[in-house]
Formats: sequence, C-alpha cells, structure tokens
Amino acid sequence: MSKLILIRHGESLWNKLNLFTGWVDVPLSERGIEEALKAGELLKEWKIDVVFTSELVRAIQTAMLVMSKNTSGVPKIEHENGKMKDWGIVYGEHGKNYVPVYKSWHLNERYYGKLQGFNKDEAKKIYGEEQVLLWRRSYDIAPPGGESLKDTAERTIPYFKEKIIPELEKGKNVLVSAHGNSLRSIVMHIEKLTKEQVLKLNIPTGVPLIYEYSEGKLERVGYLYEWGYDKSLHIE
Ligand SMILES: O=C(O)[C@H](O)COP(=O)(O)O
Repeated sequence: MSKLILIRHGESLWNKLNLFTGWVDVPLSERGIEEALKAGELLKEWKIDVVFTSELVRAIQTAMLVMSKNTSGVPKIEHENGKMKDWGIVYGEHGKNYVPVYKSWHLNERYYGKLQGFNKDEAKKIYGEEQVLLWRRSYDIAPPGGESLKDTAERTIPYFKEKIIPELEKGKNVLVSAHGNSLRSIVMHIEKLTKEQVLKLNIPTGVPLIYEYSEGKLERVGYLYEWGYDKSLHIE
C-alpha cells in the first residue's frame, strides 16, 4: 500500500503579515521554517520515494526542509528543460541514489489577482466579511482578476491524475508540498466534497495530511501530529 503525504507549506513572511499572497513568491518565516522541520521530524523514518512541489519558494523550502530530516535519500530537483536538465545529470553511482523532486506551476497557490498584497483584515473592512469569505473559501466565486477554487482545480486535478497518481500506482510513497487552496482543490477531489463542505475546509500550515492508496482508491488516515493522527477534516 503506497502513501500520499500532502503538506501545506509552513508560515510564509506574508502569512505572518496577513497579506493575500497567491503567486507572489515570498519565502518562509522563521516560524514556517520551524514548522517544516517539525513535520520533517515526524516523517523522519518514513520512506519517501518521490516529491512534488509547486514552483513557489515557500513550498519548495518546505519540501526540502522535510527531506533534510528524512532518511530516504538526498532530494534532487529534476529540471525539465535546457541546460538545467542536461548539466544536472549525475554520472557516478550516486546517479541512482536520490529522491526525485518535480516542480510544477500546476500546484501553485490560487492566483489571488488584484487582492495580492492586500491585508486580509483591511479587505474585510472595505468589501465586508461575507464577500471576502466567498473569495477565500467558496468553490466558484473568483477574487477580482484571480482564480476561483474551480479555476485552480482545472490545473491541479489534471496534474494530480497524470503525474501523481501514477507514482502511487507504482507503489511509491509520494510527498506533495503545496498551498492552502491548491491543496483544498486536491482534497476536494479525493474526498468528493460538495461546494458547501469545501467552504469549511481549511488546511493548517506544516501539518502532514496522510492518505493510503490501494486499488485505485485513496483512504484518509488523517493529519499527523506528535501525539498521533487527527482523523477529521473538521468540515462538519
Ligand atoms: O495566498 C494566500 O494568501 C494564502 O496562501 C492562502 O490564502 P487564504 O488564507 O485566503 O486561503
């Protein structure tokens, strides 16, 4: 039985400032680094065969900090094109002894459009709590000039089906390091959540969410904490 480990990046410098971030490429805060290292500690002994991250540095940092604690092998970013691909080839025996890391914009955070850079509380004052909640948590209402969760799913789900599921089918344990809303779209798909349920789905930063894959099905094990599993998604 293979395992799917989903992780939302640790707190970023803009999460800390309470700013809409989306595709703005800001790194982890010190607390975010600690969260990622803590997750790595919990997953230390787990065999991780392949890693997928978004193209944004906060998710890449999180994946790398988790892997820095892991005993499965050295993570190596597999660049797709040109010299980054050709000149990154390893010729010695260590050419086989690594954990491949694939980066893709398909896993990037929801594009927050005109809200990027705005303070979330300021936005509530200007547009009202209800409107801001709809932009942030609804399924098909897009923030101004940005992506709804439905739009986000149109790029995350094909990638999930075409790149991530085949690795699970091969019996590999997969780590996916991504974002609040790109992961909400993936969890919505896996769990077949309704629009009403996804409105309440919030994924905490830096906490591994574990699924087991067998015979084409993904079963939730739960969020992994030091004390054990929280089996609930807390959407009721
Ligand atoms: O892009 C952002 O601002 C955050 O990563 C997620 O935003 P949210 O809390 O509105 O889902």
